[in-house]
Amino acid sequence: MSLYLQRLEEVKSFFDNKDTVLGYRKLMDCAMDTQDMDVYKKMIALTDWKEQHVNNETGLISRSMEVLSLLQTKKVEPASTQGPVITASDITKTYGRSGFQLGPVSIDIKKGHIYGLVGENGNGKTTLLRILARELNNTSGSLNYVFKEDIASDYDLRAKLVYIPQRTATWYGSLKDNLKFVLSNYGVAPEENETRVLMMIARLGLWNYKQLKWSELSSGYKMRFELARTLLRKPEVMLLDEPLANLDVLAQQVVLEDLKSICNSVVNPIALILSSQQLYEVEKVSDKVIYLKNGQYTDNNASFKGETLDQLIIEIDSTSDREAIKKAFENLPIEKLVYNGGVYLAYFAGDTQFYRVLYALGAAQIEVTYIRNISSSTRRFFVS
Ligand SMILES: Nc1ncnc2c1ncn2[C@@H]1O[C@H](COP(=O)(O)OP(=O)(O)OP(=O)(O)O)[C@@H](O)[C@H]1O
Repeated sequence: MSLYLQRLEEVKSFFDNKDTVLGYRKLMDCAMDTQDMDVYKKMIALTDWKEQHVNNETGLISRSMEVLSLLQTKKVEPASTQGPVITASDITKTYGRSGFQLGPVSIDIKKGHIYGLVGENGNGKTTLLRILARELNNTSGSLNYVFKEDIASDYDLRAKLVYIPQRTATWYGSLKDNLKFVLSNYGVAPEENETRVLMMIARLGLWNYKQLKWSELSSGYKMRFELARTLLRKPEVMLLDEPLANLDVLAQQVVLEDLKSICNSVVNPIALILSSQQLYEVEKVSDKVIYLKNGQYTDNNASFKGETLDQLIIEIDSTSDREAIKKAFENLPIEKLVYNGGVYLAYFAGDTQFYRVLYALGAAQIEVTYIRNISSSTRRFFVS
């Protein structure tokens, strides 16, 4: 079965399970993959209907199924995601004034993949993003880009390789007019322009905001607008600096899921690199996590600061005291129990199973408010 047909099956299963919100977003992704303006128009009309009948889930499901049947008649050829779009080899950057040094960083960036760039403040995340985006020159090392088509001008490059900074510029006029302006710059005819823009507005959850101005949008919606503007130009690489910074926890998850889904497009897969302080949320969606500390880079799968990878590391928030927790673990191969001010970190020999830790805590009736296995999370670098 083709990748596109698999995606349609997934959409059906979301609707079958009444997971309508997510199903609808995935339906829009499949519709966008057709690049067919008639399909777009059907999806736009359905979105308009949906916004006017917010409580009619049954009606939405049956109408979505009609669009799904139409999508099943379309043929969508997958784009190749073989080979990296960026190859960075031993990239370094030294700032004369502050003396900060980044790297060396070597990494292959592939389309359809999400890369989470994490690290404490001032560790070089923005610097690395700007180097990869060709906004800043590296001091040494090499960068190689392989785009779908040859890049003729700097304007072309800026469409394919997009960097969205933390703070974006003010714009004037309505959200929709600003998006239409993007496509008119590419000479897209008025009717198609309107259709493509409305489809993008629908996909990014901006339907009820399309007539609003910059000053009338919250920071989260400004970010969504920037994403819409960028996506209309069919980028191959998107570099986002702290896109989650102004979003509440729920909105962070929605934006990340949307980004993941959009970047996994069958016809236009995108390589996405995003920096964030929201470690847990980013790790959940990333294919690879890049952790920077004092400009030094480590792959999450590699060991760091001499740690051994064959350890079970558990983060525990508990109101019980250290002696009680220690006693609970007396029959387990615990190596150390550290209190870092907020939480306990328990390090066990690598062959210890997490369920045994849970069992020991339960048997000793330890009060646990939070527990997480961080053995393979970059969280272990932050808390230690
Ligand atoms: N133009 C510059 N000249 C000199 N030093 C700089 C310059 N830009 C950044 N730095 C220094 O480089 C280091 C890394 O900065 P960078 O902004 O890349 O970090 P970051 O991880 O993105 O930080 P944050 O999470 O706070 O945004 C910092 O110590 C900063 O002071």
